[in-house]
Amino acid sequence: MVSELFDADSWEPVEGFDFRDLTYHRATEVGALRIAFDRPEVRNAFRPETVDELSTALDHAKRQTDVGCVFITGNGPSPKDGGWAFCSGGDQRIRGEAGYEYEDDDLDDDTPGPRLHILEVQRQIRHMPKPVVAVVPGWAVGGGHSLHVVCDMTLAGTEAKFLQTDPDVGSYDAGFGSAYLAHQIGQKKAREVFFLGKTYSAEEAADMGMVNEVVPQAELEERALEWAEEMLSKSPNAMRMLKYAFNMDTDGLVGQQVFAGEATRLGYMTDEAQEGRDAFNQNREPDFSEFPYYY
Ligand SMILES: CC(C)(COP(=O)(O)OP(=O)(O)OC[C@H]1O[C@@H](n2cnc3c(N)ncnc32)[C@H](O)[C@@H]1OP(=O)(O)O)[C@@H](O)C(=O)NCCC(=O)NCCSC(=O)CCC(=O)c1ccccc1C(=O)O
Repeated sequence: MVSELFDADSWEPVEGFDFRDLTYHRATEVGALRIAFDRPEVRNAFRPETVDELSTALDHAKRQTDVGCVFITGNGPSPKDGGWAFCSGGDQRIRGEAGYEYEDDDLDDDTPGPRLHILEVQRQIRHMPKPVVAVVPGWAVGGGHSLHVVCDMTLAGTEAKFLQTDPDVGSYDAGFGSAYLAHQIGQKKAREVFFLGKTYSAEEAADMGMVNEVVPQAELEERALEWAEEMLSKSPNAMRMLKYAFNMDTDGLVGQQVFAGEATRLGYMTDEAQEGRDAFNQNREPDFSEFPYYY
């Protein structure tokens, strides 16, 4: 069993991956991918190997031109106590002096030192050219909370709980996890999330503006697929440009660069831009006279 909330008829495994800490599936009826943390016994905490796998899956997801949305979720429940989690952040048991450490038995000359590369994954989510949805069945805590914050939308089951423990364990996501959260729920509330470390129910998180919708726990993944169908019915170019437009003001010049790159791609697709290319390749002056100055 992948997860108690997982409908095996709606998904098939993505071939070519042998993940240890994740499961990775493609929907059978709609162009959606499901990436799930698969360490329910530790509330889906991530270790460096988990983050490597997540990064690999997200990179693959980005390249699937027939896929219009990506879900990140957590499998469950815990076989130990029945608890549910989206993700409880960095695995504190293998945290070293300068980051999270690979298991000893993985160590060889090529094994990098301690990592904090969940932040690279956050950027992958941010730059994914299609919506990434956090599908939250339980705890979203610490770096797991930050992951749901950086996702484009959050769908929560009634058992979802949201909590920031970063300062309890001497960590601080001073980027998207905090500053971008403040864009979502306002400065006072975002500071409360970190400074008071309260636990918020799914409904409270929705009222605060960091969860889009709360659904009965048993319907969580079914509802996610309904979202996928809705999103896949829309124009891929429009969805991508809108995502990057939403990102742009909070991503600064990098946001402008990403949006501009996509604008350039659309420009390249025009006869006008192709006339410029053809003229160069044919060693002649370009003739743009037939192309209007749109207003
Ligand atoms: C998640 C809890 C609130 C759940 O509480 P509860 O339901 O009562 O269950 P427990 O009995 O506590 O837990 C069950 C079981 O799981 C183990 N466990 C849970 N979380 C972790 C974890 N993060 N690491 C390791 N193990 C975990 C727990 O020990 C139990 O094990 P048993 O053997 O069964 O006893 C609660 O568990 C909790 O508060 N967990 C800790 C949450 C936490 O503090 N997470 C780390 C925050 S810091 C972080 O994530 C940094 C991430 C990062 O890399 C980063 C780096 C640089 C900048 C930014 C970031 C960033 O934040 O992204």
